[in-house]
Amino acid sequence: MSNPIYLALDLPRLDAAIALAKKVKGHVGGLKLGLEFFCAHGHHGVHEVAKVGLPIFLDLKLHDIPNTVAGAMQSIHVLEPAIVTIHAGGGRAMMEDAKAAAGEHTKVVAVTVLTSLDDSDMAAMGVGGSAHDQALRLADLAQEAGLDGIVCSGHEVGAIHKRWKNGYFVVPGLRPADGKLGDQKRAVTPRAARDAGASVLVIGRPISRAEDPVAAARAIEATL
Ligand SMILES: O=c1ccn([C@@H]2O[C@H](COP(=O)(O)O)[C@@H](O)[C@H]2O)c(=O)[nH]1
Repeated sequence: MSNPIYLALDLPRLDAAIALAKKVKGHVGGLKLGLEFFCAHGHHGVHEVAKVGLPIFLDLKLHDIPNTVAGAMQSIHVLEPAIVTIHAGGGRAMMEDAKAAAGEHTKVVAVTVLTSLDDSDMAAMGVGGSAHDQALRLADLAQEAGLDGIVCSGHEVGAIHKRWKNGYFVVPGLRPADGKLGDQKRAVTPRAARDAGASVLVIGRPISRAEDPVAAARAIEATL
């Protein structure tokens, strides 16, 4: 089985991101480039990181009207990402148009409920029920829209997996048992997420901010 860990390269400097990717290359299965990276380095940065030789996950979390999101998907076609994120909250038509505009080899996955949100955030936003309920509702919508899968926390991936047998499930918000949560509110361990059915384990700060990133990546890999 291939390594399910995608390292989140949330670093402001391109040279530092590439150096980290090269260091941990043997212990991760792919590299995730998010908003911070893409806003700073754009297409050029993605091309440079792709030279490291691992699959690229563009975590852009696109969320706009269908026509605009489809246009953005077409604009990133040339980068040949393995995975791209959009927000399920953009609605069914937006998700359908995003998938139709994506490259043949790109998995389009929809963020359900960010792992930095919990039940009290749902109530504050006027969303009925728990974060778990909302994640399941949005996962159903993403499946109906014909997406490849969703992004959710390790708390709901098991329940979503039961309803969507061949879905592709990206799980961020992962922390080793003794890890610092930071802004993550629905965290689980990488092993728990994998056992519950995650296809991809997104891990950032537990590796990128570790004193020894290689040792941290190796230790996480050994738990899987
Ligand atoms: O719900 C979500 C969706 C995306 N993310 C992204 O994953 C990484 C997590 O980084 P850590 O440092 O391991 O917390 C980060 O790039 C987020 O943008 C998420 O955390 N939750």
